[in-house]
Amino acid sequence: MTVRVLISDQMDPRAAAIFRERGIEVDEKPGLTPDELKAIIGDYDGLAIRSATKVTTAILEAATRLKVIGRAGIGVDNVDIPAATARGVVVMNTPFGNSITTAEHAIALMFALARQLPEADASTQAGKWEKNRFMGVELTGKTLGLIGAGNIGSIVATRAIGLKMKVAAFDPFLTPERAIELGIEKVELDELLRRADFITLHTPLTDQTRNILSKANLAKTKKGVRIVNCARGGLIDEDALKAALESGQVAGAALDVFETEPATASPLFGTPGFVSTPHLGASTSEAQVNVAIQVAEQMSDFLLLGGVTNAINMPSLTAEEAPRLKPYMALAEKLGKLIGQVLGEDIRSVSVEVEGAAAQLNPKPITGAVLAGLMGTYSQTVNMVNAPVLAKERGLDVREVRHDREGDYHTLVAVEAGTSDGVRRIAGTLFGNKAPRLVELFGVEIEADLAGMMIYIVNKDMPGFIGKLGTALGEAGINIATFNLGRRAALGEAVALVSVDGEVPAGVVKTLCALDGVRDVVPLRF
Ligand SMILES: NC(=O)C1=CN([C@@H]2O[C@H](COP(=O)(O)OP(=O)(O)OC[C@H]3O[C@@H](n4cnc5c(N)ncnc54)[C@H](O)[C@@H]3O)[C@@H](O)[C@H]2O)C=CC1
Ligand SMILES: O=C(O)C(=O)COP(=O)(O)O
Repeated sequence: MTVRVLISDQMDPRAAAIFRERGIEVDEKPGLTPDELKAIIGDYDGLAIRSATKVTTAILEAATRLKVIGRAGIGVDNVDIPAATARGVVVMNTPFGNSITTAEHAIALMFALARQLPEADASTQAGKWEKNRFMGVELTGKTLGLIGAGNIGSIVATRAIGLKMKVAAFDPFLTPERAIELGIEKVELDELLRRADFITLHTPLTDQTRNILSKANLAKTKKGVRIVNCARGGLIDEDALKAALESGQVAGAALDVFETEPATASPLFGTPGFVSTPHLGASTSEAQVNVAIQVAEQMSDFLLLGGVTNAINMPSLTAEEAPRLKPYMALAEKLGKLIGQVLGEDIRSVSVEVEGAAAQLNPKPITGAVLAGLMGTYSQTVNMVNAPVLAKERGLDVREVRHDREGDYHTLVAVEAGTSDGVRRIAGTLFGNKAPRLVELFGVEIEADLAGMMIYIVNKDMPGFIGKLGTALGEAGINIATFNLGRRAALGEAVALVSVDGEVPAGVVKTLCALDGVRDVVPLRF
């Protein structure tokens, strides 16, 4: 089937060109209303966006074919990530492509405030030549308070140090070593507010950062502070900021981002000392080329090869790793399906163990595939993206174990499930490095290709049983494709995995259960 991507925001044409070069059909429709987007999103496997498209639950519900959302930029607050994850849609961004550009915009706004450039420009072009009205301040020697010292904050810090500013940063996740490396001082928020001549914000909008410059915190700032927000609206209380500008507590404020966007009206407009730009932080030709190329490459790698880069809701998997991992993920998913269908609700913990060649690979996708298979027992819409979340919701304790030991197989993936009956283990290998095969089933050596419709039967090993089983299936009109047997000991407990050509109705399961010596019968679907 043709792979189709929709670009729903203004994006450099290189993104569309890359999709086309890689054989993906692409439509460019920036500026759709939510209803228009909802009406067509069902036709697409991928959605490439910037900040204008809001990917809400309603959009995701209509996105029946969607596999990936690619954000050509950093912030993904316009995407309902939990809803996307729940529907198994990967969300990826381009975390570095526009950082320099955005840091430069923050520095530009800092200069704009220091020298009142927008007001001076407007006055001069109005023919006023007000040379004595616009007295500025120098940046040299001033203290810049950074709230958030991640990618963009760090770049702002290095530029500010180049401008001979002192930099103090509040960021709970900034390590002392990184602060030394950057040549900045790590401080608490109150100290930053007390000491900073300029404050710039560079955090995402979270429950912790929302309103971080609240009315109370603005009151703690050094009188005459100048504030720049190029990160996200909602970090500053806009009403309190207006009051602080009017009282002179804040000498200047420059906002590139607003609580409500597009911000076509704001109480801040017209306030003396207020400067604004319409979310232009990432808007340079360089940054837009970077993010467009990156998002298109990442989305194409995912849609065509299964490679996962910069995903917010899934572990990474390079496009080079993906083909090597593919047969392992198929094996892992089959093992997950088998153990989930046989043990069902009784599973409390899962340990995914790899040895031999499998131990040399990235274990996350293998575990993800086991969970996808296992959780698929409970829900039809499970995949690698939402399976770990669903497993967590069900309270499953998940572990990964990598063994260095040499085993009987050149490569092995085992799944151990903790149940009320103790730990139950199954394992599989790859024949010829590509064909998944079950090799161990609850302590019994057995070899089976887990595919199509199967029946799992546990019985007492005794002469004539297989004949009776074959007759019962034959009488029910069920054709046997393959028969895989194993047993713990002669005349002990035996296990059969029977591959059949059609559905196994409940009535047939009941008939099989009634056969002499049968202990368990579970119809399986792979
Ligand atoms: N105006 C624009 O056009 C653009 C805005 N942005 C925005 O800039 C922001 C920063 O982006 P990056 O630096 O790339 O992100 P990042 O993830 O590299 O850095 C964010 C930093 O914030 C810190 N942080 C998190 N919670 C915090 C808290 N409660 N208090 C203080 N610090 C906290 C983190 O530890 C991290 O170091 C994002 O919100 C992003 O969406 C990014 C690009 C363009
Ligand atoms: O990358 C980000 O976080 C941005 O805010 C940039 O937004 P934009 O792509 O310019 O709409």
